[in-house]
Parts: sequence; structure tokens; C-alpha cells
Amino acid sequence: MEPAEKKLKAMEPQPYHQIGNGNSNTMDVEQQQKVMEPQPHHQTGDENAEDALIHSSDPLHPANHISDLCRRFYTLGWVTGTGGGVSIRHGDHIYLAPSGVQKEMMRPTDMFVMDYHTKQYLRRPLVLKPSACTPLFLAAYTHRNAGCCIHTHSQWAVLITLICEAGLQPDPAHPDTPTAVFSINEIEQIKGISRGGAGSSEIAEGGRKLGNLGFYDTMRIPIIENTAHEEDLKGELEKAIEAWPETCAVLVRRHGVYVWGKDVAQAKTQAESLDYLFQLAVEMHKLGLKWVS
Ligand SMILES: CSCCC(=O)C(=O)COP(=O)(O)O
Ligand SMILES: [Zn+2]
Repeated sequence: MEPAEKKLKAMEPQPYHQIGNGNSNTMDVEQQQKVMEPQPHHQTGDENAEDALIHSSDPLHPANHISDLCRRFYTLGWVTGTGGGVSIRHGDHIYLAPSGVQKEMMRPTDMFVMDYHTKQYLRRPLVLKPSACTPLFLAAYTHRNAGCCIHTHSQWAVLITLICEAGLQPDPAHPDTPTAVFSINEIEQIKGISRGGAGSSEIAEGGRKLGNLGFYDTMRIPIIENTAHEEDLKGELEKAIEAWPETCAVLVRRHGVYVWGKDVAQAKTQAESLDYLFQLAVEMHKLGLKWVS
């Protein structure tokens, strides 16, 4: 190979199972050596059937879409340093990223696929572990019938939990638990948030269409405490989902936020609107302005 050709080849992104990431949570030295040896493609047997789950020329196929979204979210600081992630539910199939990998470098071949009903993996890349966020994503699918769940480590999300922790912006509607919720109103971007938790097309009891929040509504996002291990957040996240039937997100103190929607578009736009509101509130706080009346 000519030197210029070699240089170009080295610049091409490689699937995770070919490069490793040095993250001990994912691949130790022994595992990395193991991936150099010829191996069966996957653990579960029918290679062609498994590959059909992740190979598609459609950029919106979940295996392609998750990789693409993570590259975009990386530039926003949402999934840097391997933190955060995205999961998509596609019919009965749940697509999940691997754990501890550089999320912006993922390829469709790195994806895990789980059956929604049995919770069994239909596809499991051999040398990778499924995201530690999996139980949290499943909670959004099970309890909110979500079609997509996004977890960010955005610094705006973390900062807003710290400001609420300091008790500087108690919510008048919840005086007993002033630090357990982030509330904001009278900001236009609130209209980007659905009223019903999973989707604006949902119909509430009595036939009322839920739609999105209005300018004078108060958006409330519960905050749960962080745990040493991501998967241990599941119980508190489920409790928060139950206690706040209108929320489309749960903040995790000193960690980030989980946001879901009925489909990728709704989860993504809600994550964007929330990040905007978190940032705005942090900046308002710096200026001594209140964000809830
Ligand atoms: C520095 S990331 C710590 C783990 C975490 O909070 C996270 O969101 C990523 O989990 P994953 O298992 O998907 O890598
Ligand atoms: Zn996280």
C-alpha cells in the first residue's frame, strides 16, 4: 500500500470490535487480544438472521440512526468520554449501544438488539457489554411506551441539579420537596415539551388531547439522586416516572438526564428543548433571575 493510501485507511472509523477503547469496563488486554483471533461473529447462532437486524441502507434504521445521533450528540457535549447514550425501540426490537465505548465512534455492527417481550438478546456483539443504561431505557419503554430514550451527560443538566440541590429555586407547588424537581415557566421553549410523558398524540382520560405544554404552563422535571452504578438508578427512576405522570424526563443529580419520546424525533427535540431550558436557567441563575413564578 502506498503511504498516502495507508494514511487515508488509518483515518477511516473502525468498528469497535476492531480497535478497542482501552476502557477496562469493556475490554481488558486479554479481551483485546482475543478479538484479534478468528471468532464466531456472534454468540447466538444464526449469523445471517442477526446481521439482518443491523444491516440496512436506510439511514433511519435504528442501528444506523443510533450511531449517527451519537456522533451529533458528541458535538453537543452530551455523550463525551463514553458517558450517555441512545436507545431506540423498533417494533418488538430494542436497539442498545455497547457500554464504555466512545459513543461517537460506534458502527451499526456494535449494536445489541433485545426482544421487547422476552428481554432476551437477539444480537450480542461478542467482546462488548450492553450499555449500563439498559434498565433505565427499558423503564421508559415499559412505563411510558416510549419509542426512543436519550441519556445525556450535558453539563447544563448536571448544573441545574446542583443549583436545585442548593435549594435556591424552590418550586412553590412542591414546598416540601424543593430540591427534588426542576420547574420553569413563561419561557417559549417550554412549548417543545409534551404534556403527557410519552407523546403529544396521546389521549388523556376523558378524551382530552394532551398536546404540548403552553407558555403559561409550568414544566416540572423530577430529580433523583445518583448511585454508584448506573443500573442502580432504575428503582428511583421508575418511582419518579410514576410520581410525575406528565414528565418526559428525569434528571439525575450530579450525573445528567434521561429523556424519552414516542419516537426518535420527539425524544430528540425534547432533549434539545430541555437542554436549552437547563442552560437558560443556569444563565438566569447567574444573573440573579428567577425561572419560575
Ligand atoms: C463516564 S461514563 C459512566 C457511565 C455512565 O454514566 C453512562 O451513561 C454510560 O454508560 P454505558 O454503559 O452506556 O457506557
Ligand atoms: Zn450516565
